[in-house]
Amino acid sequence: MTMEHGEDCCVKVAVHVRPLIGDEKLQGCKDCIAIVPGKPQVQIGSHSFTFDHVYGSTGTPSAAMFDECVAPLVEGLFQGYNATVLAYGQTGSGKTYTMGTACKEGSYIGIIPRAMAALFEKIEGLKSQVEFQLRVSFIEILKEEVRDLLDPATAVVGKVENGNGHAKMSMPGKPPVQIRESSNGVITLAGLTEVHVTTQKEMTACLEQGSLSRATGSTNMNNQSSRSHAIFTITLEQMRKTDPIMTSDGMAIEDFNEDYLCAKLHLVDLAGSERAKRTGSDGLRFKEACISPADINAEETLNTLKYANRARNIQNKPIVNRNPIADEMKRMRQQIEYLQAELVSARGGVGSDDVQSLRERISWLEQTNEDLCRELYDVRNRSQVDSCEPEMQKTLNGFTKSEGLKRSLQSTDPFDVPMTDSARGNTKDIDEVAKELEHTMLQDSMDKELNELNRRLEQKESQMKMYGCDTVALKQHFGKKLMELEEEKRAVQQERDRLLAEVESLSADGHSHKLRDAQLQKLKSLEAQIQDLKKKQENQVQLLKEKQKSDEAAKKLQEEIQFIKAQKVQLQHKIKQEAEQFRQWKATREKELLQVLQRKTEEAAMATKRLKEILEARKSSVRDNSAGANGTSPGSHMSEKSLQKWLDQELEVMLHMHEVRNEYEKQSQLRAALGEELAILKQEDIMACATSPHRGKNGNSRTSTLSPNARQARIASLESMVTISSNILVTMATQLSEAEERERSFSGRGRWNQLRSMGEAKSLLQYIFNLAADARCHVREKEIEIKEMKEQMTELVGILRHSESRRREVEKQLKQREQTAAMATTPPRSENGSVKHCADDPNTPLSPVAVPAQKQLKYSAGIVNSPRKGIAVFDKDHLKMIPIAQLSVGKKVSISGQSGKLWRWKRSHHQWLLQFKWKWQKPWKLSEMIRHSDETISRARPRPQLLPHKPHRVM
Ligand SMILES: Nc1ncnc2c1ncn2[C@@H]1O[C@H](COP(=O)(O)OP(=O)(O)OP(=O)(O)O)[C@@H](O)[C@H]1O
Repeated sequence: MTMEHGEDCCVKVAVHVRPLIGDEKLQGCKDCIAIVPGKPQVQIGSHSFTFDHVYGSTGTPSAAMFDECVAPLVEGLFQGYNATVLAYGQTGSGKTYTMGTACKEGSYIGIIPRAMAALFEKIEGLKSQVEFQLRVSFIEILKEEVRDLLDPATAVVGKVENGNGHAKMSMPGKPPVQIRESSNGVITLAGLTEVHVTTQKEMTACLEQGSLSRATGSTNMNNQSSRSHAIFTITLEQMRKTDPIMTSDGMAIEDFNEDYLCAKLHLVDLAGSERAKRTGSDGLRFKEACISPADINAEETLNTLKYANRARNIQNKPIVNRNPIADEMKRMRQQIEYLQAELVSARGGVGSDDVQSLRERISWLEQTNEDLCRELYDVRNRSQVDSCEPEMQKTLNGFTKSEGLKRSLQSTDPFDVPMTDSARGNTKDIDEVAKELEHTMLQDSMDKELNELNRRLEQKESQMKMYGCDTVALKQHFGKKLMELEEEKRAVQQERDRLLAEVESLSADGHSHKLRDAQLQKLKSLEAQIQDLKKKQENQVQLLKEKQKSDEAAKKLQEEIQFIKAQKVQLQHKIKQEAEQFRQWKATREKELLQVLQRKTEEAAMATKRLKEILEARKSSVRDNSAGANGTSPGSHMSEKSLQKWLDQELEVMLHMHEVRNEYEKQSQLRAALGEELAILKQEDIMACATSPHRGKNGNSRTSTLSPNARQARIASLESMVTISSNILVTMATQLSEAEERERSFSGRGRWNQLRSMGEAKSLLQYIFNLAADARCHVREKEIEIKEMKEQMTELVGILRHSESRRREVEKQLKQREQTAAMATTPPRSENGSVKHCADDPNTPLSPVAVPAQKQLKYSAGIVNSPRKGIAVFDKDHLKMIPIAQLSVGKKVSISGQSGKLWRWKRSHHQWLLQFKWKWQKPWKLSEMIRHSDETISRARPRPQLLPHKPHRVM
């Protein structure tokens, strides 16, 4: 950028839109910046801004930024023009990245390193004609202090980071750099280190050294956030040799042939603009406004763009920085030249007196010049004091000023647990927690059951193996064996019968006698053989019987195995069914949750619309007023009523702003939670695709509660929610920014321009006083209400605790009684002879028949929603506890209308309620608990002013 001396020029503004970065992508952020093709125009929501340049995103590539914006400034240095490049934007928007302040070896080459390269390249080309001197300084402005980042002491000691990310230097003897203002308004930094450099390498080393000493910390948006403003200043001094001036006697005047220029390039990397809202940094030459394209940063981005847009209107008057002495020298040099010319012409006809006086004047000028040269020499050799230019001074003033007021309209409702928490799972609804717990427990117990079945099956099957041989073959074998034995027996018996017949036919002579004996002997052995065979046969029959028995046992075992297998199949089916039901339930819940989120978004949209409408209405009413004032009745006074109406409307704007600000905060959280869940689901999806889901021993996947289809569906609905949320965030940011802009225009006394007389002011003041008094009284009432409710809550918690311990006690007693009853042969008789068991007595607290079975646990607005007598609610108007049953229908309706708050209360106490849910599973216990609580409440808070008691059936 070349500037002519004295010519006014505006601050040039370039916008650098960085791409979405890792974290933002993870959160599913959307790009909410649009760039008009071919134009340096940025659009966000309904706003459109035009700058000098727009880089990144779909604008000109970032690589061109240096060439177009900064290279001309470097060029200007050689002509003696100072320049400042300033990176402005919210934390994490890319200021440090763009400037290259935290320059590291091999990192993206930012503006500073590029400026250095360009500078040295130019010096290289000129060094034969010009003498250059280069100095650099690097300061950091942290809060109100200026720290010297190139101070050798600093470099040695290093930085100590404290808890909130701010670094403090431990330099015992070294005071921080002092900011001084000279009488002519020039700011100087006393004691600042300026390092003389001769090469690019030396300059880069200075940048690196200073960057290391810079205070950084982490913010939500940036892990390595610069917590301070950093200013890297390059001072370029040039000494040009000009043609020597010759004296009248032909001698060259040495000191008159030098032209001295000194220029500075300030490269500023500001801390996040959300901490330095008003830098007052006018008088700048160049400004880079870094912005994040992410929808979650829409509001800051919009503010940055607005601020940058205003900066374009700042006018500068660039001047060439010659040393004043050098300037004077130049002026004198011109004068000498002029005088010499005069002299020459005088010699041709001017009188000797004139010549003499001119000679005197020349010698006087020469003398003065000599003195000035000496002074210049001294000044040049003073190296430790740095002077900053007026433009720099303004910047510094702006930076060191304390931050402006933060958003004053933020409020927190202690009861208002944001919906997003539920999305994060921090404060899930009690039913959801209970249901999930139930599901987990059920699945675990079924798993255990299945494992037990598996174990039994294994056992039975190994038993079965023992019967494992072929029973039919065995049977055949036994049958065959038996037949063989029978056959053998029959043959032996036939042999025996034949022998018997032979024995009987033999005569009784001596020879026959011998034969008969032999036959008889043989017969005997045959008999023994027959007996033996019979025994064997019996054994075989016995074995066969045993075999039949074992066959029966095996059959039974087989049946058992079949039964276990059937049970296992059934259980697996049940597990699957339960898991499926749970998935469906969860999907429904998620859908409901999405609907709630959608409703929240719609609410936010409504609030924004209201704000928009009221802002527009205010705009047109201002126009009407001014038209009225300029029209028929100039200066006409507003009536008291219309003034009050005007004030009410102004307050209404504030209220809507407050509402939108609240909704904006909630929506941002919601958006973050949605993004977070989306990221998790996407991650799960990737993992599920990469590896088959982990299946348990029983074939059930436990890695995720969502089936792939359900996950896909949820991802799709989350994505659409993110888009909706993203759009509404941008719209809200737009409206908020507009409303804040309007507020800014009213800062100071602007708002009260409507008032024309003291009378009007007084009347309005009275009205304001009344409003303030009413508001205070209301606040006091609310405080009392809160106090009373807190007391009631403490009391109820006490009652519940007491009931709880009593329940345990009664359960214990019941157990003991059951044991005694089981041991006794006959049940104990009462005096009138009837059998009386405590559990059958409807008057005993634990009787299962005392309460009808339909008494199920239900939650609704309030502690317990039973329509029973004595269930107390808080009467909002009178701050009393009144039994629900005693309220009129209208009252009941109005109480149910308060469900929101109590619901939130319930949510915030879900852990506590959860315990009770499990204990309330048995209806009679619930009934007992309710009755006990009711009695205690009525005992604890006797209220004569309660509504007339109506008789109630105890349920
Ligand atoms: N043009 C870009 N391209 C890619 N990544 C970028 C770009 N600009 C910034 N980033 C990345 O964004 C993150 C934040 O950038 P940077 O530290 O420069 O922000 P900053 O505005 O200086 O923040 P702070 O005010 O908190 O110091 C860094 O991780 C950085 O690498």
